[in-house]
Amino acid sequence: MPAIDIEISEVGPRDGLQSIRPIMSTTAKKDWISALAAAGIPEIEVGSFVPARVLPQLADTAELVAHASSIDGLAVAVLVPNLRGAQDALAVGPDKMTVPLSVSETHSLKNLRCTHAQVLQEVRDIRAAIDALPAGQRPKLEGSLSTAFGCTLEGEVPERKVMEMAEKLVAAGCDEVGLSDTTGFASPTQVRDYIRAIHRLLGRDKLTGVHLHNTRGQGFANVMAALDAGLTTIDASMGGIGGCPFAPGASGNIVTEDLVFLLESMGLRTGINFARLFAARQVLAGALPEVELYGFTPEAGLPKGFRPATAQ
Ligand SMILES: CC(C)(COP(=O)([O-])OP(=O)([O-])OC[C@H]1O[C@@H](n2cnc3c(N)ncnc32)[C@H](O)[C@@H]1OP(=O)([O-])[O-])[C@@H](O)C(=O)NCCC(=O)NCCSC(=O)C[C@@](C)(O)CC(=O)[O-]
Repeated sequence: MPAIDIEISEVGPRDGLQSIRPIMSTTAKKDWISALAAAGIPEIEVGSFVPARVLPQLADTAELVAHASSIDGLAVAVLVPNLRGAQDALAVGPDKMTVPLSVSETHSLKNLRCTHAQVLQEVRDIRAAIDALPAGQRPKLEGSLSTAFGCTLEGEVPERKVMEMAEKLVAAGCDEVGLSDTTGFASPTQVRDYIRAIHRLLGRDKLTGVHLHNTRGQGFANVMAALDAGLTTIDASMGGIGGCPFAPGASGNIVTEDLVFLLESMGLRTGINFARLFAARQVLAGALPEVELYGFTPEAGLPKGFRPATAQ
């Protein structure tokens, strides 16, 4: 495993595919996950444990966890909306489980059909289920603070509410919280200030990652703010696909390929090989020809003479 300065968590197989009508075959997903791992992506969120009637695109998540877990050195992440989903996940043993708690309660009700109090109870129950496992088999539990920077349903989301929910998620048993800009409202100042505030409130180890959408073109400015505030994990999606189907106006994540270029051009090692990353994009494009993939770097190519920080 090469040394890494910033860890990219690829969320395309979960966040990317949940918002797309065509269903990618399980075989194609496995090929894509293998290609992403071969490129050096250290963590992949491979799917969600939600009912197939809600998101049929992700119905094969258990099989994908098994496949991804067989890849040496790859951290396997999944989304779980509740205890029932977590129990299904624990049966196949991912390395990380993320529970989305939307700070906008209106969105929470639309997304999970749960109030804040209900989501927090699910988190407590999930914590107990994890702690019942032998040490060494316990996945990391993350609480994702969705709509932390604003919500298309509620509008402004007060900062004090974000802090309150961060505190409650950790008290309920999350190892970490993550900040998520579900509908692309965040500004770089807000990103930097919220990260610093959570670090002051809970400690730096309780927030290491951010999940950004590029809906209003602020995605990479917000990455810079997150790096400035000391975060070391950034979520991104290959081809920029993604968006929460239960948040009106939500659109794609920041593009993995452009994020790797940004970081590597600043001398920050991601451990990722560009040729293999572009090959993984071809696997995705080949499997979903009808889906538009975004990304400036794959279009323009690497600059002549470009020397990435990661040895290629
Ligand atoms: C939470 C529920 C399940 C509630 O859905 P519900 O219908 O209220 O569930 P329920 O508790 O009433 O149960 C109804 C039936 O579903 C079953 N059930 C209950 N839970 C599960 C489960 N996990 N897996 C499989 N089955 C399940 C349960 O056992 C029961 O079965 P029955 O007794 O009728 O046979 C539903 O609302 C749901 O799946 N929501 C998930 C929505 C989602 O995936 N949204 C996108 C992800 S969040 C996001 O994108 C934001 C994020 C994370 O990316 C960050 C960002 O960008 O900000």
